[in-house]
Amino acid sequence: MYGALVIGLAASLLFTRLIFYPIVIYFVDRKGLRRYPAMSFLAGVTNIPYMIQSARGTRSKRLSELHKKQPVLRVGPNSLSYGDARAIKDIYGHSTKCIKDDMYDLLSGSHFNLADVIDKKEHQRKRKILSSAYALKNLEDWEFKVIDKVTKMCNQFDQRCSTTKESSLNADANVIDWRAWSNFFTMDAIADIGLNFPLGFLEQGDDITISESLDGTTRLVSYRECLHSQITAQSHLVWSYGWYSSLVKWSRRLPTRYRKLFSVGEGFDGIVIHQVRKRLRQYQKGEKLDDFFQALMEAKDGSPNHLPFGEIVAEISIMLNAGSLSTAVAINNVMYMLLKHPDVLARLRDEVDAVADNDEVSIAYDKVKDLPYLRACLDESLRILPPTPFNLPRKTPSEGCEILGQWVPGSTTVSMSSYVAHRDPNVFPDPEVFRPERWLGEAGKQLQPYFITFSAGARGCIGRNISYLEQTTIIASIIHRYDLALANPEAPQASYEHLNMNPGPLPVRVRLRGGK
Ligand code: HEM
Repeated sequence: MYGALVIGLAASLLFTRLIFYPIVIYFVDRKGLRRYPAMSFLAGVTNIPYMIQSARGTRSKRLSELHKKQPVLRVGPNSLSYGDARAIKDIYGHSTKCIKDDMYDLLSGSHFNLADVIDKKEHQRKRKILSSAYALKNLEDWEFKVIDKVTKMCNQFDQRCSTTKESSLNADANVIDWRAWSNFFTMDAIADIGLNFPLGFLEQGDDITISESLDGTTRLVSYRECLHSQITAQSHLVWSYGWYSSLVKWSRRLPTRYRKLFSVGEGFDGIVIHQVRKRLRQYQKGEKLDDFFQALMEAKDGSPNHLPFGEIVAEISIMLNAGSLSTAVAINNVMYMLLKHPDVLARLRDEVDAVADNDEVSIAYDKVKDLPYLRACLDESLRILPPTPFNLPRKTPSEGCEILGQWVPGSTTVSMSSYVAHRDPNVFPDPEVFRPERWLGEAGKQLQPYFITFSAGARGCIGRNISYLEQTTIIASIIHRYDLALANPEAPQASYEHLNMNPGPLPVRVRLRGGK
């Protein structure tokens, strides 16, 4: 009898918390958010529709469709999504009063890193320490590390593709998975820039590496599988906000898909721990190496930054994560776009050939960094297929603020997806057309404030210069050395959106260009 009473009480508590209370809040509408059209039936009452869209992996595409009709959409009980690119300044610009919303807190570990810290002062402190590590000047010092990875990738491609002039681009033996190789390239490059040892994936031809638990036990894992599993699980569940911690706890206990995803995802934390411990031992022995880790530990004048171990792990984790993932997607996508648009590829190749020697394998950054058409191709691909397309959520200040000339109440989540912003036809006419020319000259400069692939303002990407260094050198060098073609020209590039866009394999045929 007591059992039935307890079950009844628990059921009515759940009903009240999950259904009754949200409906009451919806109708009381203290913030006046009901005036905004909802993304779907129930989106004003619960975050579940947004979670479902996220789990489908097509969230930004769906929002882009909906925003064609509505500049502002209610995507959750306390959450607004914007579709008019003029809102960028209000939400993300340097003078915005908005801060990162609670999602970042939920995804942070024991210590905040530069990307998930919310508090403005704490962010400034971290950004000051890290800006010397990410500074443009360091790019010159680190260029040789990237060039080394380009050479390693070309060595692998040379072995895999036919060297005879007559060989055809139809030979199956010449097929490589461009998606995987671009990722091996970025993972090796960022580990070398950051920690002074490449992971060796370009030489191995796979991404198997050591993951170490806190007690020192080690095992072999796939870097990409671990990272993507972790982000996939987070990207489905985090939009439940207040329920997130409980959902993670329960999904780890019950035999759900998320149990597997989280457990595989832990392998990534172990990769970071292994790399940090290895590098820390070198540092403690007094070895001064030229890498990001050194800049993290000491200011330029040699004074120590006194970061706790947890904060070092957090910063190296975001560097290995953000530093490898999005750039690989960018390199994958631009190659796909070039192969789909042979006229663009031909024009780009002429531009690169004009500055590179015939037999140059890895083209020096200095030669290609200012090529306007190359940069236009990269930016057009980053516009049409931004690697980080999700609505980066920001919270309005407690007193509220104006967005698009309309007052939005305090502590409301506001956001805009770069995928959506880059399809605003008032800024980017024919938004679905891949047209690098739009970025050239004065007209191209006018587009920059609406280009938010790297976000904008004080929370904009600190690694974009490293990313352009990698994208520019690899694309210029590869198209200069090889003829390439899509192995399945009719197949669209499959992509699943978690927090990043995650394209599937991209089989590409490679052949040394005639006469080499
Ligand atoms: C094409 C490549 C890249 C894209 C599309 C990209 C995109 C972004 C975006 C959209 C943000 C804002 C995130 C938010 O507000 O939640 C961001 C921040 C950040 N990115 Fe990148 N990123 C790229 C490459 C890199 C690289 C190579 C690194 C490191 C080497 C890096 C490190 C970071 C860090 C540390 C932040 C946080 C900055 C802050 O809040 O002060 N990113 N990035």
